[in-house]
Amino acid sequence: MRTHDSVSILIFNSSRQCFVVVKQFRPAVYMCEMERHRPQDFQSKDQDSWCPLLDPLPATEGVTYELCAGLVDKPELSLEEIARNEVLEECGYDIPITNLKRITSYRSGVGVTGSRQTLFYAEVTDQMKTGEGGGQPEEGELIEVVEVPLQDSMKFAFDEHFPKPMGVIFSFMWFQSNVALGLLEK
Ligand SMILES: Nc1nc(=O)c2ncn([C@@H]3O[C@H](COP(=O)(O)OP(=O)(O)O[C@H]4O[C@H](CO)[C@@H](O)[C@H](O)[C@H]4O)[C@@H](O)[C@H]3O)c2[nH]1
Ligand SMILES: [Mg+2]
Repeated sequence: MRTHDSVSILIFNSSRQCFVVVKQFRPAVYMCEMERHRPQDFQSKDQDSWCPLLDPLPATEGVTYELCAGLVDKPELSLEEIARNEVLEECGYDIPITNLKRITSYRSGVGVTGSRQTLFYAEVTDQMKTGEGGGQPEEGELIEVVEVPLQDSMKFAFDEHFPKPMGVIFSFMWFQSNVALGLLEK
């Protein structure tokens, strides 16, 4: 499969000492959960009338906690500009480009897709909050902004009851070893 590259942003609100992440419904995650809970419904998949959603699980089964992120689908914009727009659209913070620190990039998948994701760090304050975020409903996005207190963040990262992609865990750990120690020294 060919997919776009992407950017993701670890957002830390220094006014409230919390990470800002997004909660989103992901159809692929939902369908994996459907098959896990109702394997019998997926056995007749060769039939024309196959419909796995006759006895659906609640939509919350497909909701994950994620970093703010976006596809690199505008060739005229830099990765930083795309990241800045995503932070505003999804989380409601208007940040200057200079607030974005590039952490690293990696392959967001290696089995089915091979696209690259570039991870940024952005420290924000309450004063930078100009909107509610929430993404673009007209493009099918339904995003809830969630704050994870710094003091609970490692517990959150490894709590399997909160489904999440690995970028959340990696970036929270990156913060612990690169930023949190500095905060304590202030
Ligand atoms: N958000 C996020 N956090 C991670 O920690 C995280 N870790 C990996 N990824 C991967 O990054 C890619 C890009 O992320 P998004 O799906 O958030 O990209 P957007 O441009 O915001 O939105 C697009 O997808 C939406 C939903 O499908 C549509 O509604 C939009 O129309 C459409 O533009 C995806 O491949 C996702 O697998 C994360 N993505
Ligand atoms: Mg997104």
